[in-house]
Amino acid sequence: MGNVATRKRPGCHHTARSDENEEEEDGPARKRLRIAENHTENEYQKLAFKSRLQKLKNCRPHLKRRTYKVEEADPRPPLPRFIVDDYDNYEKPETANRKEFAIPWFEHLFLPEFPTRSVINEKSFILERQLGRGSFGVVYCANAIHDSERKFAIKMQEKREIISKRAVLQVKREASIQRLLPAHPFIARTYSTWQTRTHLYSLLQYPTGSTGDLFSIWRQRGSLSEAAIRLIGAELASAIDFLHRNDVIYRDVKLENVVLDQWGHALLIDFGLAKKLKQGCSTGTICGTLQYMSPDVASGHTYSHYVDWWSLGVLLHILLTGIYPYPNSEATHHANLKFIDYSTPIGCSREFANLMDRMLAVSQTHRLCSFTVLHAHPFFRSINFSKLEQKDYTPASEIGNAEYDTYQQNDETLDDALFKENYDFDRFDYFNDRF
Ligand SMILES: Nc1ncnc2c1ncn2[C@@H]1O[C@H](COP(=O)(O)OP(=O)(O)OP(=O)(O)O)[C@@H](O)[C@H]1O
Repeated sequence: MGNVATRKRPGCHHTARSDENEEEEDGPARKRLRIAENHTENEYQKLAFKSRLQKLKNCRPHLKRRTYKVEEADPRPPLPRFIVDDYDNYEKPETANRKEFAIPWFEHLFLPEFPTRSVINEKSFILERQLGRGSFGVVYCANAIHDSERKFAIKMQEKREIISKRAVLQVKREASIQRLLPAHPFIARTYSTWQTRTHLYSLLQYPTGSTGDLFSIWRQRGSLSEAAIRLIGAELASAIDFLHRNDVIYRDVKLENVVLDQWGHALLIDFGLAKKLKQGCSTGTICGTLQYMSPDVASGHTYSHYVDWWSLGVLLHILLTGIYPYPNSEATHHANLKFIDYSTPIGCSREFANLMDRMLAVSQTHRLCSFTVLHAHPFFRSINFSKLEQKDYTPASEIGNAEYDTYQQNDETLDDALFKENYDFDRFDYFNDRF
């Protein structure tokens, strides 16, 4: 038999092989190929495979051809469907051409804002004490296991509660807004979020040596001095302006959502009602805390970022006088809110009185609706906002030096409604983009 050049066929994994063997093994296939010469390489392989299989069956008839799926034998653990931490695109996940894996729906529901596998998790901390309670769970002060000096706030929310209150979109939005926000000295940072089968976790900035939230401080100490209010008000104004410049409307400025550190610096927490809203755009959801709600929100018409300045006005008014500017203690629904019977605070400086008149004016034409105007207002004239953001001032030294005594601070004069919690979210449509 003469030498025949061996041609290695593409896709064939055999290495050195004698021509005879090849002839013998693929004989029938070659014959058929000769008949139909325009067969493709692929068909050639198929025929060769069939012929080999036939031969095998002849010697071992009990063998049957088995289908083999690569996916079945893949030993790697399944990956989440969306790219974890891809917060920019979370609203339009790219699923096309991606393998879908079975993730329990109660985990999938909170992806990607709350990843299921996270390097930082609840085992990395020792819970120290409870800081407060929210609608869906508890907030704890915690120490990092590997750095006992560092304290954090850990918000632990129950998935069951969130789902039953139809607030899935709300908590996801809160997490994504907070995580995407650049750092600001007066806004609590969210360092990480993750989930277990039953709970959602958020690792938050804890104000050093925290003295609690502004509501508790105000209840303990009564009215603050104008100097303290000026500093705290300026810090909050800086935080609100920062949010607006980053296309976020906050919608829940109130005493309970401000915590103070040991130097009295404010830290804005709880982004539960915040929403991404481009400057110049408006939204229409009626939400917030009744007593802090601006007439624009309560009216049911569309509104924009400026409603946060109204709520800040209410907060500053309470800090000084201990009462709400508009007596709405009986209101249980936004439709019952009345914006009448406002009177300018007495016994305070003219600047503060004027600031209140401007921030709490029902007519938008007279109302202070921007940071630029607030910044230039005589009440804040002495504040250098660059220094303020460097934390050059110390509000703590001013807290407790109240000189405002027109209103006697006792439990009876405290407006009952101050103890009423968040507004009933009956008109929220969490699964609708309107929120
Ligand atoms: N970063 C923090 N540092 C210190 N205390 C905090 C922090 N975050 C929350 N708290 C405390 O926990 C309480 C509840 O927190 P938070 O308001 O964020 O929870 P929530 O579930 O969003 O509540 P809500 O029902 O008001 O939406 C706060 O009033 C505050 O006292």
